[in-house]
Amino acid sequence: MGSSGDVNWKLEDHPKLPKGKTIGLIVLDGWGESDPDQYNCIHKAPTPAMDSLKNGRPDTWRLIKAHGTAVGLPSEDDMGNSEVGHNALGAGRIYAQGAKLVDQALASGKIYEDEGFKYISESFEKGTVHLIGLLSDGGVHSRLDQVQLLLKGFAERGAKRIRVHILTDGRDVLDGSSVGFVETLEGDLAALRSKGVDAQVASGGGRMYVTMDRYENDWTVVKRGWDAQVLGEAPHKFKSALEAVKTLRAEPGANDQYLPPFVIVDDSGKAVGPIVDGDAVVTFNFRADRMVMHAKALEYEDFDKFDRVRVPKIRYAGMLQYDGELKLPSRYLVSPPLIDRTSGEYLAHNGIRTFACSETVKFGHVTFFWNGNRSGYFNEKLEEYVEIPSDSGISFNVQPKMKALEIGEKARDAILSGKFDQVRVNLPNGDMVGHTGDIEATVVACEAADLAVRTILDAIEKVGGIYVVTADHGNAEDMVKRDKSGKPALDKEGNLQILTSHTLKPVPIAIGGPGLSAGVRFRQDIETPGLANVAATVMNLHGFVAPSDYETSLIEVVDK
Ligand SMILES: O=C(O)[C@@H](CO)OP(=O)(O)O
Ligand SMILES: [Mn+2]
Ligand SMILES: [Mn+2]
Repeated sequence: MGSSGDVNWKLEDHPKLPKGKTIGLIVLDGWGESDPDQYNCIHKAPTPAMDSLKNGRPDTWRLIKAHGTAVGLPSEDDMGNSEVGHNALGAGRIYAQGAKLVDQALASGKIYEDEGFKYISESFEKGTVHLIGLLSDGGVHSRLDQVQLLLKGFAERGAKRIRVHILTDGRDVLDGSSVGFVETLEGDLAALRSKGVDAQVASGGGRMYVTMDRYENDWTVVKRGWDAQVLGEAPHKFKSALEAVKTLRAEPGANDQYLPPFVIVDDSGKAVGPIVDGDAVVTFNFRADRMVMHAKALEYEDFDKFDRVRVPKIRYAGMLQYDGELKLPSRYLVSPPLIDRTSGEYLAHNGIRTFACSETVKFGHVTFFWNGNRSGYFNEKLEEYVEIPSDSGISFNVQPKMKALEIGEKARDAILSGKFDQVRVNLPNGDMVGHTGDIEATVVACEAADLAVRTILDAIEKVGGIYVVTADHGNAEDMVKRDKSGKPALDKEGNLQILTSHTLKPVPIAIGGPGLSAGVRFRQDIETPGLANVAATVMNLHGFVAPSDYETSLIEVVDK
């Protein structure tokens, strides 16, 4: 990482703002600003705490950008997501993110010149190359067009046998879209076969049930993927991926995010693509959080999270390196963004005592992502990170309140303890429940998050502190797909299309509390500010001037 010795970590004193105020920093996950209608769950939910920050307070409430180029994504059509959002919030600068770096490496061909590709391509002659990842064009964890280019590139460079292990999405894209993505992939694989490459899909399953768990919430999810991908074992067996997805989707209540694991078998019933000694494996997701557990299973010799049964000797590379601190995986096709000198690291060097908390499903967001994809503390004497265990094995519309109350109380206690200067939380409800597509449950989720906000604001009030309330991207504020004019878009049968994904909407930011100096207000002269402007703002509120290359602070101090 970039914590090089020659960095001057000392932050200058802010000329006007005092030090020593406790800051409550709240990130509402998946909480954007949109028109108030019946598909806006934040509007439908009673949210008195959030409303009180906005109404009648133009100087201390505003909107900021949370998607597209403002957070380092390739285009303005890219919705925001937690990784890029928290990276920007914590790092205070905009970095070209994984999606864009992979695009560039593919376009220039550099991806095939670097060590990672050379390493895996050693297996092309005698072994099979397996590609594992999320099959959609969501652009949050992976993108289908990148997979298509990789398949072509591998075949042109000598891959003789290719197996693809797919994870269906339905979370960053519409539920049901898996079928179309599989059709596209099957078309590409058929084209490769016509050129003499033995290429097919070998296994699959829904992303939330197979492989893509995160932050060690539920290892059985990773195990299901291992069994299908490596051992060639799954409860469902099909002759083709298209048949698999179509059949499994026809089950009552089926959903792309949660399709059960399946393997593709040949006429004799044998799995067509288990991973064996001498093979190469590429995980093609560029995003880190939901690949780290899987990468550990693929790479670590000592591994005790589940019984792997058989551990093939493979050449493994990630699309990116997913954890810079753990150097995991050790081989990768594209170098990840080098996010250095994050606000967390600066503040630790300047004596700021930080408490960070969320529940498991978002814990790494306010720690790992916030700190530039770095796990662990900068200074364990000054920092405390608390993870509240999430419910596991359920879809969050069943428990939409999640652990909001507990997070609120932990933050309250940390604020009242006087032991911390910054108390930072992520409240996951709007996002995690929004992803289920269950509108009623999402309304309950938003109310629960708002109650937690209230608890934290009350504690800040008691200690004379400052609050900063914002969000990482939209989700719960818009739950339907819309046409160009903004009206709900209906499918061919005339049904509403429920939007489970994030959105392109801006997010609110509010500052206030008894510790906020008179005369502090949001500047109006910054052109399209975004999440990356928050870090400098928070540094100011701690009484420091931000480093000069940080995106500018959102606030100014006028004489009162
Ligand atoms: O659940 C996730 O992995 C993503 C959506 O794919 O959501 P978020 O970016 O909010 O973590
Ligand atoms: Mn998020
Ligand atoms: Mn999300």
